[in-house]
Amino acid sequence: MTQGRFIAVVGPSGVGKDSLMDALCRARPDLRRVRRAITRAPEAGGEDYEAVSAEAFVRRAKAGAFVLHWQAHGLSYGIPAEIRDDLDAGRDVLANLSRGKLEDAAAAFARVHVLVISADPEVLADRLSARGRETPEDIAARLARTAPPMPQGVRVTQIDNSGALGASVSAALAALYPARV
Ligand SMILES: Nc1ncnc2c1ncn2[C@@H]1O[C@H](COP(=O)(O)OP(=O)(O)O)[C@@H](O)[C@H]1O
Ligand SMILES: O=P(O)(O)OC[C@H]1O[C@H](OP(=O)(O)OP(=O)(O)O)[C@H](O)[C@@H]1O
Repeated sequence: MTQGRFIAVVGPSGVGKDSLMDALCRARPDLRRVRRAITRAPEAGGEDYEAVSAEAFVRRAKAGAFVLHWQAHGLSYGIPAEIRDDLDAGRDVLANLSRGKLEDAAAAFARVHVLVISADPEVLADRLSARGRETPEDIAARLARTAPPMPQGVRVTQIDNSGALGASVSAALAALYPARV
């Protein structure tokens, strides 16, 4: 059985990762979207995540419950180890990942495809303000984050999401599912 692909969606805050992932899952119901564990209040909105306390997160991380985990924006994020079952069964898995964890993802999974999402800086700032989840200080800190270089051995597709989301979705689908001739 060929392993499923670990499809990592990365890029700065507000660039449209979750919007793109929503659309990809609608277009491809066979994709497994990772439900992350996050130490964020349950009512914060946005993606469907499992809200966990900081104490529970540490306990679970120590017990090996996460295949990848990291900290950003004062929060902890974890990807449940159960996704290995999907990958082993040949199913593709879609995850919103920190750019800083790509190296670990490349080491952890046999097949990794990275969708690197970008947008013009002023577009990013406008989208984050309109989303309304973060304070202006939080937004500035998110936009100041930088990314380490891309690891070797992973497939990479760059997508500029400054324009219409539909165009980005089409580009992602074309890269992930090239038409057979
Ligand atoms: N191509 C796009 N055009 C216009 N608005 C977009 C586009 N992509 C995303 N957005 C909006 O920008 C905001 C941030 O998008 P989101 O998907 O939450 O980004 P991320 O997950 O990368 O932080 C949301 O309000 C979303 O509706
Ligand atoms: O190391 P970085 O590549 O900067 O990424 C840091 C974190 O930011 C995003 O989180 P989250 O989904 O909470 O934020 P966002 O919706 O604002 O992107 C991303 O999914 C990572 O968890």
